Amino acid sequence: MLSEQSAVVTGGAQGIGLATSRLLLQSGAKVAIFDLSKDKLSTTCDELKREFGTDRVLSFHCDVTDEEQVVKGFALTKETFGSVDILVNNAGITSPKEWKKTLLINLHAPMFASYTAMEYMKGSSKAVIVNVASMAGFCAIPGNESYSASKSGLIAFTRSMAQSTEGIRFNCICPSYTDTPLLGEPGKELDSTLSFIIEKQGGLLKPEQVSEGIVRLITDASLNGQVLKLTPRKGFHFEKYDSFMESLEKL
Ligand SMILES: NC(=O)C1=CN([C@@H]2O[C@H](COP(=O)(O)OP(=O)(O)OC[C@H]3O[C@@H](n4cnc5c(N)ncnc54)[C@H](O)[C@@H]3O)[C@@H](O)[C@H]2O)C=CC1
Ligand SMILES: CC/C=C\CC(=O)/C=C/C=C\C=C\C=C\[C@@H](O)[C@@H](O)C/C=C\CCC(=O)O
Repeated sequence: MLSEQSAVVTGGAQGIGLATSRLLLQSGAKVAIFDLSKDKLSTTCDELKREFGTDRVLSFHCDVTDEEQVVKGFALTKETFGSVDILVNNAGITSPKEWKKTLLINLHAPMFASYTAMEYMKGSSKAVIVNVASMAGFCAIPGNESYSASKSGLIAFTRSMAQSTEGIRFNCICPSYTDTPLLGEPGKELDSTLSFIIEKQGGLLKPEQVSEGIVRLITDASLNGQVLKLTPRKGFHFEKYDSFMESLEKL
């Protein structure tokens, strides 16, 4: 389905990014993983190379907020795989006390990576960028304003770019709480507030469910500017928006 296509997945060493990288590889794509964690990146890429072949996996250690490194990563991906067709802006953190860092990683970095990718996607007939936002972009989390703001911002960025960019599709996915190390150290009991919240939302999503949505946003060429929500109770459902002109008429 995605053979001859090459993807960059940021934060692909674990969690949703790893599930997405694996599904892209299973779908025939070549995948470059950009990640900050040297150890996890190396373990994950070694495993994926064993599973899918050394020529289909590229490991790139970088901080997505470091613009010079990100440009190098895209250049290396193009040199290694011959093209850059797909970008999944997935790397993200939640850190209520570090609000500037949260905005840098969750919003500034996906914007910079998108603008950079667009340069490398020239000539690709299948170019698509998927941003991993969150239901937190809709349901503002009390006490975690930088995270919620970063994800609302990412949704708006995606929709805006989709309307103004010719030849590259932009979509985003908004999962609710998902079972990944972002929620806390694997194997350790979740804190009581988080457990309560997760019970309220109807349990945890699995990263593989999220990656299924991401790959759908990539492979369905009719989808552009779409915001795909995913929750345990409602499953996949698209947020419905008026066009910009329709919105103006309602102001
Ligand atoms: N787990 C959840 O409940 C949900 C997560 N999301 C979003 O999904 C995305 C992935 O999250 P998870 O897989 O849950 O997180 P995770 O913490 O399991 O994985 C994130 C990956 O990003 C990497 N990373 C973090 N900062 C980086 C940086 N500056 N440069 C490069 N790589 C960096 C980490 O090393 C890690 O491998 C994030 O954007 C998150 O906000 C959205 C909704 C729910
Ligand atoms: C509706 C939100 C949907 C998705 C959430 C999301 O994208 C990712 C969340 C990731 C991690 C959350 C970690 C929370 C850790 C704990 O500290 C919690 O106990 C904090 C919970 C709520 C904060 C409320 C408050 O501080 O008052």
